Amino acid sequence: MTVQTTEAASAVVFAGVTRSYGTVRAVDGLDLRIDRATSVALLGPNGAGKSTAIGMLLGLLQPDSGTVALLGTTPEQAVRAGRVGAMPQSGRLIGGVTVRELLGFVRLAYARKARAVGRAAAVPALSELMETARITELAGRKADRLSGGQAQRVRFAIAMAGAPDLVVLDEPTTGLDIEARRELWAAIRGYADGGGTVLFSTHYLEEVDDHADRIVVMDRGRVVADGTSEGIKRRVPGRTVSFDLPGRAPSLDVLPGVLSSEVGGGRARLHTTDSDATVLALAEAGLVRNLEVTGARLEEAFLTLTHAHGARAEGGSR
Ligand SMILES: Nc1ncnc2c1ncn2[C@@H]1O[C@H](COP(=O)(O)OP(=O)(O)OP(=O)(O)O)[C@@H](O)[C@H]1O
Repeated sequence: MTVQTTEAASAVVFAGVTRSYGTVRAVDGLDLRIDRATSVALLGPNGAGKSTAIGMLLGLLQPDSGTVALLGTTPEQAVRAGRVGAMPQSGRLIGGVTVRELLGFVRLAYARKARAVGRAAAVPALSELMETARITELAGRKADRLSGGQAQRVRFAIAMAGAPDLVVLDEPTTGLDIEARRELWAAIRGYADGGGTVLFSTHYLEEVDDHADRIVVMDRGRVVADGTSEGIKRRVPGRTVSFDLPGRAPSLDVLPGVLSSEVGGGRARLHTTDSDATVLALAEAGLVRNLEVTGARLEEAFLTLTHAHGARAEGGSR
């Protein structure tokens, strides 16, 4: 594959990439460029083509047409040189060895690779690696006897072992409790803040708000939205007006601008296309206690932009 010089500045470039499985077109003319030192969330409903795109990015799958460039070279070369760290969604950690032994082994393998391509100096010391992944206190523990969150941080350390320029994290926090998610994100942020490039997928949209500089939403093999969280939310028309509603609910759906309403826990939430008119009518009715007007949440934007309407969206409320 010929890689253009302009592509060298980008971490990832998909150009007109298509990949089918039989008659299913999983990725359909994907064009996507990701700059270095950014943190990008890849979202999409089930079957949108995210895993297929990531598979091509990591050189595990070949496109039927189009090109994929990774760190200015081919995916295969970038991966072979240890410049990409990938964290699979699951997979058991090897048993019978300590975390230190496991990481030491992985680091050594990466150091050999790195020496072969003249970047041995980049490979971090074992202690530094464990510190980055926040697992120093786990060094002496058996790798197969860790909690889900601890094991995930060890997997992150494995992904970091070759001092990658890019890490690809496929649903890194699925199944972890809030504390474990926070710890893992602190580790990921440490890497990103040091100039690393992160591409991640997730089921938790609040993580996207907190940790992504940019969001790419895929649907049916294509990019359907691309921008900041704020920008994507703005694409969804309408606002939510909420206020305290003690007692019986009056008919809120007939208020000007209101598309739908829900009442629960002593509070009413109105989805409206004209928040000014709705608020005015509420004021006339004396319903303004703790009144708040907010834009669409990322989840609503996601549902509107993809074909996941009605179905449970990735990024639902689990
Ligand atoms: N090995 C395969 N054989 C046949 N079809 C496949 C294969 N892998 C994926 N597909 C199909 O390709 C499409 C895209 O799947 P892909 O796994 O890339 O989507 P995804 O966005 O990662 O979905 P999910 O969020 O469910 O993991 C889907 O229609 C899927 O059924």
